[in-house]
Amino acid sequence: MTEDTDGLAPAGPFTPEERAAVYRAIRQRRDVRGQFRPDPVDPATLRRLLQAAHDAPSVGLSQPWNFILIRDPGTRQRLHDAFQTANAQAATRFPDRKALYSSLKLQGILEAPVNLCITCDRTRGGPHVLGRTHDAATDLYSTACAVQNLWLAARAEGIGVGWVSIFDLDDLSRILALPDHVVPVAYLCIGHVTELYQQPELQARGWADRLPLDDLIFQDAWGTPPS
Ligand SMILES: Cc1cc2c(cc1C)N(C[C@H](O)[C@H](O)[C@H](O)COP(=O)(O)O)c1[nH]c(=O)[nH]c(=O)c1N2
Repeated sequence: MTEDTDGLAPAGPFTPEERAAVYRAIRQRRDVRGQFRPDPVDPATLRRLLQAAHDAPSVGLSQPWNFILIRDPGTRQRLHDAFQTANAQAATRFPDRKALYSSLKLQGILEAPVNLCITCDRTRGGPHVLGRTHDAATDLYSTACAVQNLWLAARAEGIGVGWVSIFDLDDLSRILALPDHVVPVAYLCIGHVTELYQQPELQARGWADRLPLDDLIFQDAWGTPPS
């Protein structure tokens, strides 16, 4: 693709093959908990994943993210302990499905070769960020966009990603020494995988079903189906 002097480039569609690859990455991306292989992720590949995250859109181009790679085994163990405490609390919220909940593997903190926390600096860009004036949460949404970019790029690389949110956020912030103005958005376990579920694992295991898209589309106002 050639750029013109204004920095603009043609905006036509991708080739059919390129489009198919994009939709395939979206469709076949999975949350990975238990299938990580122990072999390391090549640093150049990891760098591409971080670049994909950094290429995400962000409110006012504020780029509020940081990427904390957790390599120290002691820190990993403390995070695993924090997960277990939080998970025991979470399990009590599903008394009717206790056995099923307990059978689910919901993290790969100790097995995954890469652990990555993507944070959001709530002060990035200063007190006034273009687009954030009326919705302070847009920095968090921006960071979630970075997570999804990384997740999709990882699928294309044959690398699995699992999002772990079963933490007391104070525990997570303390263990990672986050300053007060930085919040953890996503704790990710990352590594090579040989096989992936064809549908969400929670669906395969009977925890939840994917909702029909047509039930979610309204026209003009909440609750009105398209005519
Ligand atoms: C914000 C957020 C937080 C979490 C998740 C996802 C997201 C977006 N997911 C993964 C989640 O269960 C999964 O995405 C859905 O079940 C759909 O499956 P696929 O991602 O399509 O495989 C997730 N999975 C898990 O095993 N432990 C967890 O703590 C979390 N937390």
